[in-house]
Amino acid sequence: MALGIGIKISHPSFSPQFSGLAQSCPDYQAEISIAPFSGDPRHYRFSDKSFKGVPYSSLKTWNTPSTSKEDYLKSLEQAISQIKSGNFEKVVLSRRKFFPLGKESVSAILSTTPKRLENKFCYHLHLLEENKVWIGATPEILLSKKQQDFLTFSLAGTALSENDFGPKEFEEQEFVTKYIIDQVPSNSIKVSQALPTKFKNLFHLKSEITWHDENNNATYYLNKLHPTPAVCGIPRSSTQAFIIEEEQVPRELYTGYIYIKSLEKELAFVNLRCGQLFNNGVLIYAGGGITADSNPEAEWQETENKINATLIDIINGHE
Ligand SMILES: C=C(O[C@@H]1C=C(C(=O)O)C=C[C@H]1O)C(=O)O
Repeated sequence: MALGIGIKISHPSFSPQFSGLAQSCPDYQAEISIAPFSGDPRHYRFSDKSFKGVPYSSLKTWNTPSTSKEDYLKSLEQAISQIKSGNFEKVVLSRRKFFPLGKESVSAILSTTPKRLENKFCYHLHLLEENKVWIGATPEILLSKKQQDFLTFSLAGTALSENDFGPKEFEEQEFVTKYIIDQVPSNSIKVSQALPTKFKNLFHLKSEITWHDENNNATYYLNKLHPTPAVCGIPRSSTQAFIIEEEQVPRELYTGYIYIKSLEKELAFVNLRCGQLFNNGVLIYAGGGITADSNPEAEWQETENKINATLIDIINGHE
């Protein structure tokens, strides 16, 4: 089989819903690019604008345990001690949790289309040669480009109510905003005030950052921005190395990005609130930003909340 992907998408920019098969292509021809957390993006071009889904029989079985609370808390302590020693300012640590599902539920997810959920980018992605299926509903825009106008989100800090944001959350979101501003040397940059924004049952602090650039394309900014401190840390390269070492099992596409070129615009989403589907269940990933003021127990609970929100979107978000 040629190198390729099958993808089904639901998002207001891809109306009403969209599915297709795409083949590997050189980057300058790409209509879709998929980047892992760490490593180079892969580029694809549509070959067929219809993709029904994958057969249940092609999926592998998951048989590795979820991240234990003990291991996650230990990693959080390591991260906090690196921050207190002055090596990092912020780092995002993640974990994985497996939810068993019966054959009917897995088959139903595979054969349906993701529902449109608010402004989230809802997708199924089948990596054909690896026989891996990723599924998610992410609220986070990494880059939007319409003509020469660009937009990105600085999205970080999590709470269950809009009144629960304190200095820790504002600080962790501010790290992301500062990093983005450093990557975008443009006189036209505009940064909106950080405000609590509701994404179903969770609130995040969000600023929208916009700029105009006649000279650079989306690829240029994707390379500069990814991975932002919303999913990695500051400084970028040493926190990325720390994450790879501490988390032990690669994140693969979690906290990577999915870029799609439509007729009117180019859009890239951070691949969050997602999971990998197996023939016996779904493996969900979630993380949170750690700063000097992090409380490990609260960080664990934050990832529980994100995992539960993702599970609801994945299980109910089909039609
Ligand atoms: C890393 C995740 O989310 C990111 C981290 C956040 C945080 O640290 O509060 C909030 C939103 C996202 O930018 C995730 O959902 O797994």
